[in-house]
This record gives sequence, C-alpha cells and structure tokens, in this order.
Amino acid sequence: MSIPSGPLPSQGPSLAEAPAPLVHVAASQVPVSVRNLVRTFPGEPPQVANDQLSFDIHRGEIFGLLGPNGAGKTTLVMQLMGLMRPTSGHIQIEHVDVVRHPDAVKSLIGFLPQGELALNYLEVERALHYTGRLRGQSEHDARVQTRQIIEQLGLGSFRSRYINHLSGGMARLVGFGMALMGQPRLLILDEPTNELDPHKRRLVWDTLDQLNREQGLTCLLVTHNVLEAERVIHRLAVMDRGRIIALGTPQEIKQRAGGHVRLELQLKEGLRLEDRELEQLRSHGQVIEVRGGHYRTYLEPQQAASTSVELIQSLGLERVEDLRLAPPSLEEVYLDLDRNAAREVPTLPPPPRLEEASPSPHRLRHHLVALKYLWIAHMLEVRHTWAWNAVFSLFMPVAMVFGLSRIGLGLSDRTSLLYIVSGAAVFSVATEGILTCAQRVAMMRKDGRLIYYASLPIGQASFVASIILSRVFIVFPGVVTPLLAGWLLHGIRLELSPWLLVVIPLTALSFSGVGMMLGSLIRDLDLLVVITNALISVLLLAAPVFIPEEALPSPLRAMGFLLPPTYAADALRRALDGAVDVRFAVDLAVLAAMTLVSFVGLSRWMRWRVD
Ligand SMILES: Nc1ncnc2c1ncn2[C@@H]1O[C@H](COP(=O)(O)OP(=O)(O)OP(=O)(O)O)[C@@H](O)[C@H]1O
Repeated sequence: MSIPSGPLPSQGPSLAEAPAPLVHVAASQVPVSVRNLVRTFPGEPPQVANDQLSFDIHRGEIFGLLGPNGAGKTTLVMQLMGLMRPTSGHIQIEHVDVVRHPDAVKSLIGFLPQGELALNYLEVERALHYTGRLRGQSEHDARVQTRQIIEQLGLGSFRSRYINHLSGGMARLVGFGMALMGQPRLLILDEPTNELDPHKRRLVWDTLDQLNREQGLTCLLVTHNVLEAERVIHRLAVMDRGRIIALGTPQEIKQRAGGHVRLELQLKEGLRLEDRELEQLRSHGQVIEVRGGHYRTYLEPQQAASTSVELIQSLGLERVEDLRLAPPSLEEVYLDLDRNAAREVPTLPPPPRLEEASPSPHRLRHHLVALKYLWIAHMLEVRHTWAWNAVFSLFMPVAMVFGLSRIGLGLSDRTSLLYIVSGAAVFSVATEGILTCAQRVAMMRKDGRLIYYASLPIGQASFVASIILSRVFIVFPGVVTPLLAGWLLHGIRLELSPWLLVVIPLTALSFSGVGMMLGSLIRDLDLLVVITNALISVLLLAAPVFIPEEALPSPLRAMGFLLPPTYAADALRRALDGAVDVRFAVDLAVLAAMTLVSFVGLSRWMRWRVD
C-alpha cells in the first residue's frame, strides 16, 4: 500500500488542508517516536501503567493501540499529548521533545479525549468553529471547515443543538469533528467510536480512511473495537499490563499468533455432528459449537484444504449447508494472544536527533485570539444562569444596605453607611470570586474538561484570564448597586475617585485568584463546597467588613485583620470617602500581595499537566 506523505496540494480549503502550526516543524517520516517510556503511579506497591514502551508511528499511518481495560493506553496518550509527565523515557513528536516542551505539540495534534469535551456547553456549530480558532485557524478557514465537517459527519440537523443535550454517541461524533478542526496532520483518538451506532461507527472509519488515503493523515487510534478498526489500521501495538506484547501489521500479528485458518461448518437445519464425526474434527484442534449445528475450529494452513475435503466426504454434501475457510480476524488473534508470553517486541534504535522546533512569531496574537474565544465560550456557558446571578447581585446588596442601615439607631450616620455600602459591594465580589470561581474550576477538573482545555494550544494564562473576565460582568452589578442604594436610599455623597478603577479590579482579581486557587488545590468537591461557604459565612456573620473595627469585640477585630476582604472593603470605603492615605496604600498592598500569592498557587496547582 502506498501512502502519500507530506502536505497535499488542495484547491480551496478542505478538510485536511495543512494548518499553519504554532511551531515550525520540518516533515520527518517518523512523526511519533517513543523510547523506553515508563510511567508509574504512587501506591503500595507502585502501579506501573507504562513499562518500557518503545515504538514509532510512521507518516501517513493509522496506528492502532489495543489492549484490555487498565492496559495503560490512556496513560500513554496523556503523555504523548504532553498532559502527563513521564517517569522516564523519551517522546518525540514532529521534532518536538515532548518531555521538555509539552506545550509545543498541542498545535500539531488533533485530539479526542476519553472524557468530556471542553466546549460541551456550546452549540455544535459554534463548538467546531471555536475549536478551529483556538487551534490557530483564521476566521475564514474555521468557518469553511466547520461547514464541511457538519456536512461530512451528517451533523446538519444538530448544528444548533447544545452538545450537552445530545446523546452520548452524537456528542462523541461531534468530538471527532472537533479533533479534525485545524486540519492537524496527526490525530490522537481515544475510543472514537464508543457509544456510536453501527452507521456512525462506519462513518468515523470511512472518514479516517478517506483522510488517510487522500491527505496522508497520520493517526494514533485507541480502540476496543478491534473487528471494525482492522479495516483502517495499518500497524498496531497490543498492550497489556503496561507493556507492548505485540507490534506489527495486522497480518504480521496474525501470523505470529500461529497463522491458523478458521473453518466454519454449518449443517442443514436440525442436524448435529455425531460423536464419531466430532472426534474426527477434534483431532485437528479444539472445536467450538457456536450454535446448534454451527461448528468452528482452527486449522494449520497446510491442513486446511485436505481437512475440508475429508469432512465433506465423510459428512456427505447433502447434510452441509455451508462450509467456509477464512483467515482469523484480528479480534480472534487479539483475544487469543498469550498475555503471559514474554514480550516479542524488537528493541528499536534511538531516534535520530533532530533540530528542535522553534516557537512561532504569532504566539502573542494567538494568545489574544484564544483569550477572546475562551472568554465568549465561558460567557455562553453561564448564559442560562447569569440572569439569576444578576438578579441576586442586584437584590442582595440592596437588601443589605436597606436592612443593615436599620439595625438599632446608630447605623444611619455617614460613616456607618459607608461601611455598609462598601461591605455589601465587597461581599458580592467575594461571593462570585471565591465561591463561584472555586466551584467552577473544581467542577471542570472533576468532569475532565480541564484536561481537554490543556490539550488545546492555548496558554494557561489565557484560560484563567477568560474565566475571570467572564465573571467580571456578573460581579459588576453587585459592586454598583450598593453604592446606588446608599445614594438613593440615604442620600450619602460618594467620592468617585479614579482610585476606584484600581480598587474594584484588584478586589475582583484577588478574590477570583483565591477562589480558583482553592478550586485547584482542594481535590474533594464536597470539602471545597463546605470551605468556600464557610469563608463567605464568616464574612457575613463576623461582619468585619460592615462594621467599624472599633465597634467589634476584640476576637472579631483580630479576625478582621486576618481576612483579606476587610482590606478590600477598607480600600473601597476610603476611595469612596476621598480618604486616600497610608492605610489605603496598605490595603492596596495587601490586595496586590494576595493576588500574587493566589496566582502563583493557581499556576502551581491547576492540573494543566499531571506530574
Ligand atoms: N491517576 C492515577 N493514579 C493511579 N493509578 C492510575 C492513574 N491513572 C491510571 N492509573 C492506573 O494505571 C493503569 C492504566 O490505566 P489506563 O487508564 O492508562 O488504562 P487503559 O488501557 O486506558 O484502560 P481503559 O481501556 O479502561 O481506558 C490502571 O491500572 C490504572 O488504575
């Protein structure tokens, strides 16, 4: 079989038009090279998920990765994608040393992960288009390819449906389409046909086959569907307990596994083999009775013809409905592989040292584009709840200003009112920033979407910034309404100092940072919910942001000094009062320090790459 290599000439944009990668690479005939790869997970004893794996994937090849559950396939895929750090060994993809530069390969690979898709909350058409943009496509190319994929995969009637409202199989098909966006020359598909009906499975295999034949697409295909995948796979590795136990073309593996010929015998309805005949057949090997009157056995190739003739002669043609000889399917060989046999994979020479890929000059522009599309995606993700959020952030601060100003008789003076309006504003920001951001990041981590985001060629910074910016819109009314309520209900005069432009964003930034840091750090979702709600309750119950510290009992006053929102409320109150003094500078310094610490913690604990 001759498989074209390198980019193909194309007329107009097509499904597989070569992308402008974010790293410049020269074509090599071995786009994927893995040597002595080991990945262990801590435990007693440590779990060896990948054990000294070595293999190459050649250009224009569909390489299958088969193996039972827990064999280590997904662990391998995660390392190839730069999402998991190997314990030892080397991975080279398109000249990029993935172990040293895990982010550099992401623009080169179209990836379908095993878990959730990142853009699950968007409509099919938009998710495809945004994936193209995030993978570095121009607006025009992303639109053209989106249309083509919708047409090719028969997604026309689903184009406006939300992905998370689709059936599991349809969502998987859309995920396959998303992996094709950006016309990558290398695809990594982890179980692409899971949950698909036979028609859709055939569509996926046909599309892969077509892209491979026409455009020389290279693909690593993880699948349990051996029978169907055999149609498209050129070579494969069979994994078991972290090791490769067979490597080669389907034909080679079949031959290595004995090269037996399958004999299928179907007798006429109601007939069975007599004991004597069954014994005769058993003299060649084990006989399986598939159904009543339907027998299967495996023969040595040189015996196949003579045994069939003997069988027909002894049975008599009139009793035989059907008799067939066929090579065994890959699935049969796969099921029959001796998983305890010593590994039979040849040792491979080290890959040639290649010139390293260099970062593209378009990086900054790409980051800005990524920020824009991620931001819109996050805004759209919360579109169904933001109306309620907005009502809450309008209603709650007004209720606070109204209620607190009526406690006793002493809280309606200007100083107390300033405490109340600034306290209510900070409380709003803290609720959105700490509580919502923490839970949002934790949910993404739990359902696997964080891994998908990390597999796209986007920076962690653009991702975090897009979440914060999407919250700002929701936070903003909560900051403004208490000030308006104070002014309208009590007529308090507020100083609109330019410092407000520093205090409000810094408050939002620091609280969002703390929230996302907590969401990345605390692995137990229930514990996270308890901790974040407790933090907000302390803020509300201990009220160190609403009441002048002199009026608080000393334990609460001490607590106030420990709680960052106190500094935010103090800074806001001073800015609104025109009291920009040393204490104001201290407040800003504390907020800036908190922002810095939380973002350092966030970049450390957000699982962009599994160690
Ligand atoms: N984060 C982890 N911590 C500890 N052990 C892990 C972790 N991830 C995977 N493993 C272990 O590593 C082994 C390989 O898992 P992996 O998910 O790679 O298998 P797989 O071949 O992809 O399985 P499946 O076909 O079921 O998806 C398993 O024994 C699994 O329990």
